Amino acid sequence: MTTEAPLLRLENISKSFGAIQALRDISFEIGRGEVVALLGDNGAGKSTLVKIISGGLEPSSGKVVYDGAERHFTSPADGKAAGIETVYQDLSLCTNVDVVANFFMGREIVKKVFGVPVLQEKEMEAVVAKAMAAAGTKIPSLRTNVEHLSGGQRQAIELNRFVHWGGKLVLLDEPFAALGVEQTRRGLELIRRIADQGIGVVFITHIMSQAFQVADRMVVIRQGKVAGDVRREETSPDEIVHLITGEALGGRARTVGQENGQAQHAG
Ligand SMILES: Nc1ncnc2c1ncn2[C@@H]1O[C@H](COP(=O)(O)OP(=O)(O)OP(=O)(O)O)[C@@H](O)[C@H]1O
Repeated sequence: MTTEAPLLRLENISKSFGAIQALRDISFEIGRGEVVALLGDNGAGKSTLVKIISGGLEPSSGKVVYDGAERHFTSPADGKAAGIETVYQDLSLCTNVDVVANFFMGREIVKKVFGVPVLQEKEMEAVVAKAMAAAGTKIPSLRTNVEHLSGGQRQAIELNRFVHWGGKLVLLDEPFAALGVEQTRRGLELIRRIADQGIGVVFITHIMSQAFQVADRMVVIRQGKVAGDVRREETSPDEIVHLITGEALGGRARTVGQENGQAQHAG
């Protein structure tokens, strides 16, 4: 991480759905090249928070400062244009066309030959091959239709495409829920590689070992509030469990607020 301004800063974000207050005064930062695991029980508010970051939902109050300026995204397209995207396992890929076509969807390289636009297939394939190799992603043939690829391969294509087209902050909501052990391991490695290129990564997970394998920091949301914001090397699975549940941990559980002297009960 560098000393420059964080990639994203959330300041006192709150979100209500009618009488339900899903988020209350959420503040934290995500640095460039930082992997932040977002943890919390069912209904804690994680998905709502990720949607606010991506532009899928507008906060009821609070401030989103991204890449040096306050932002008011009103749709995921706004977030995407700014380089923020939620990557799903395969929802944004077209399964009936090949990897190259998916990578370039809407951005194809076309040259006019005798006045007729011609797709530059070889050139596009070379670009995709280079991007995949840089990320260590191996796909047997880039000319394979996506429908024949595994969930892990599809996810890697989406992530590599995101990075290639200038993405800066990627959001992953339970990215490995449908993947096997080996694919998950590769997915975690890919997250690290992406972050090492300066991209911010936020990923929601219920699986503690995944958070400890790849996250630089863990932000725990409990009942719509930040219950803890801890660096991986300064915490433990026990502490995270207690931050998630709010049960006392013999004085070991630190909650946000205690660090600057404010007493705050974990519960
Ligand atoms: N569109 C909505 N309308 C009304 N209430 C909502 C809406 N979206 C979320 N909520 C409520 O906001 C709270 C937070 O939900 P959210 O889905 O963000 O939690 P979560 O931490 O992602 O949970 P999970 O791990 O189960 O996905 C819950 O009480 C949920 O019922």
